[in-house]
Amino acid sequence: MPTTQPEVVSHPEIDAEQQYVKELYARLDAARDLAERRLKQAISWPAVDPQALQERDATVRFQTERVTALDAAEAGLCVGRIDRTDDGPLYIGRIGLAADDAGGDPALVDWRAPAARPFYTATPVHPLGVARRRHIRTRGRTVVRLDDEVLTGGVAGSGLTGEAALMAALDTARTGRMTDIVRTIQAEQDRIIRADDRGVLVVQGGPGTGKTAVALHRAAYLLYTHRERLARRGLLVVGPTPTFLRYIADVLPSLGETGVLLAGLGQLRPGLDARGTESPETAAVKGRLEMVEVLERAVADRQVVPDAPREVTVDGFALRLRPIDVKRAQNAARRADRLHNLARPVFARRVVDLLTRRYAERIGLGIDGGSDLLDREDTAALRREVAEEPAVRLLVDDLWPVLTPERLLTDLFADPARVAAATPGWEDGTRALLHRPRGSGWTPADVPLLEEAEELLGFDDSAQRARAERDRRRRLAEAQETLDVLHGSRSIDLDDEHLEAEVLSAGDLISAEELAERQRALDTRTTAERAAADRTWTFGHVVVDEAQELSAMAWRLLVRRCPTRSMTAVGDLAQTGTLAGAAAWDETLRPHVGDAWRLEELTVNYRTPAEIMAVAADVLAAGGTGASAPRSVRPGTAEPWAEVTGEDGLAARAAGVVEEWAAQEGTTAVVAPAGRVAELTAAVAARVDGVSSGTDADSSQGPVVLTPTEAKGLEFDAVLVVDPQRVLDEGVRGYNDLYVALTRATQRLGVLSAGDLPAVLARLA
Ligand SMILES: Nc1ncnc2c1ncn2[C@@H]1O[C@H](COP(=O)(O)OP(=O)(O)OP(=O)(O)O)[C@@H](O)[C@H]1O
Repeated sequence: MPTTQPEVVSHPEIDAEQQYVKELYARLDAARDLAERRLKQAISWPAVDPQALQERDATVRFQTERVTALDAAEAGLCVGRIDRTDDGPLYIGRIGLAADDAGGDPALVDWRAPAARPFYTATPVHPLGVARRRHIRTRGRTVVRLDDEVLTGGVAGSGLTGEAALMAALDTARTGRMTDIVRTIQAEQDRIIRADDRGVLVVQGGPGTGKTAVALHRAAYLLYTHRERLARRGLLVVGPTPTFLRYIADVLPSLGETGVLLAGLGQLRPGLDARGTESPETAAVKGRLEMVEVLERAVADRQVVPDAPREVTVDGFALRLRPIDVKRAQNAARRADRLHNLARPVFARRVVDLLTRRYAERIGLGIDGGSDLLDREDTAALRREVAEEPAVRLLVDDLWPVLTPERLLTDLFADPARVAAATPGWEDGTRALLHRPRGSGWTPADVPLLEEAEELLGFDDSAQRARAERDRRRRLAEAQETLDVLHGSRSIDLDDEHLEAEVLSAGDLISAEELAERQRALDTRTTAERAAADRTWTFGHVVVDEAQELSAMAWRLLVRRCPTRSMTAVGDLAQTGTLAGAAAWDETLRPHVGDAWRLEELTVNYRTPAEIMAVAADVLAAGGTGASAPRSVRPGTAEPWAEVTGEDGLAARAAGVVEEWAAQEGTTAVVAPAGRVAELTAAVAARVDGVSSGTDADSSQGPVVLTPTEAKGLEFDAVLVVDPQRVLDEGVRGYNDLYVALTRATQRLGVLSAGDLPAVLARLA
């Protein structure tokens, strides 16, 4: 797909700016050279002890990040300047660069620094000491365009910051990957980006108001402002689908930030990528907060008291365990630990003790009291015999099994009786929604349940710890051996005893412990990588995109991963597609964070042209959410249209339209009800290359065919909505789905209808 290269637009000061920008790039090159040199130096540092090793590792990591950030600043290094009424000009850019005169202004101010703020927020009415704002556009290292705004007139303008630069950015054809907006952040967005990071900040805004862009720039801002804390604790960005995460994946790296973990809900359990599908109703039930109690009961249900005595045979003797014995052992275990797996050893010990006593009685000996007293050794031997008897192990496992979250949930969902026991008071129809055969794949809605189950079960890591200790001892033994060999191979020709004492051997310089410690592979993973692998990791800040889709259980999981509740949640209640999702922010958030949340709103739509937004606004009004459509910032260049094709001609016509659009610049999407995706994908693929659909859809490669759910958060230059009536009928919130579908377009919108056009689209008739 071709992309337009901006032409050089003449301006009297373009040469002067070119000279300044050239100097900035020279500084950037110098900074990069220095960072690379330091990195190389750090890599070759001799690390003589564990501490030096750790310091080296930290320096390597720091300098690597520095080189990455400097590399990322290359494209569009300088974004503009402000001319201050009582001072010289200040240049704003992707990173800060110092000037030669350390006492004066920097050569370039990082866009996130407080000094850069007026560049985004000064207006003719509130000029904030700025006489003129200039947007500088570059291609490579060449300045191609300057857009000036004089702010001294005091006359309110359009309310937009750098309107010309903004419009140029919005009219640019899309590539299928989201780009940063550092050059053209608007004042209402800037306020949110720089907002205090305490508590949950909810950003409500209609489609195209820049919620995703703002959320990502806020992440970059917070990393800049609270670098140390966030570098240590990490920052998590949660998005709705893998396609969406791919779409936004380049933004933070382009801002020089690579340490952020991006994850879908289905990926929030380390080691699991849950992509299974299920009915919206099932997902909704799994998302209810009541599931916490359901899981608690499901766990308690696995701690079994049998109705009748159970017998095990040890060495030919039948030993009896009565229900009351089990009950007592159970009570002792529950008192010892709240968590199922951690309490289990207590239960097992009690059972084994009891059976040992019975065993001793059976063979005619008493353990505690009685005439035929066993000594401690005998008792221990009997106990071992009982404990190691497979039948005893099976019995314990039956009465109090070791459970993984996966086992708990699989067993629960596969067994209607277990579901019934865990859901007292539920209707059978609701219970049936949870039933699922063994071996079905995990879905995103299962992830919060698995994580909750893990909280209830606890993880018995004694085996893991034992393994770690064995490893440590092995390393120690190997290190000792190495030192012994070195010691043994010292020169034996030294006659002079005195001289021999002067020669230091390896063992004199380093102990076996130190050597062993040195051999331990250092953890060189980034914070994001470590966080991704550790389910107990708590983040310094969490950004949630399309937050309206999250269920109560998903919020519970996220709040657990961010106990400080420093979160940014961006979303639109008018786009909620799931049954479990939000209808009101207060109702959704209060159970998890109480009052510790606040609301900000975005009101201007930067994506969808006014003509298309007018069509979408009718659908929004009909949907009855009460939300108002955001105001479009620009008029369109093409009128939206609709066509009634009849059932037979639908797919062929869709393919024809896409073929025509695909020949033009920019990205193309077909948005259709789920039942039509396969047919449409095949029809379009027969005419155009690079077509993709579903979770692997990638509009940077060619046209995509998506459901409204899959299209959420994405945008395309041209959008063809197919069969709007079915979108309305099939979605659990059909109007919201159609609203989402229509608002994905940045330039062109077409609608193909099999039957009559839905009344709500009358504007297109
Ligand atoms: N200040 C800006 N300058 C340039 N482009 C912007 C600006 N704000 C938003 N945009 C662009 O507008 C488009 C829509 O932004 P974004 O996807 O963040 O909106 P959204 O509110 O998340 O939409 P949705 O609710 O549909 O997911 C993107 O292409 C984004 O880059």
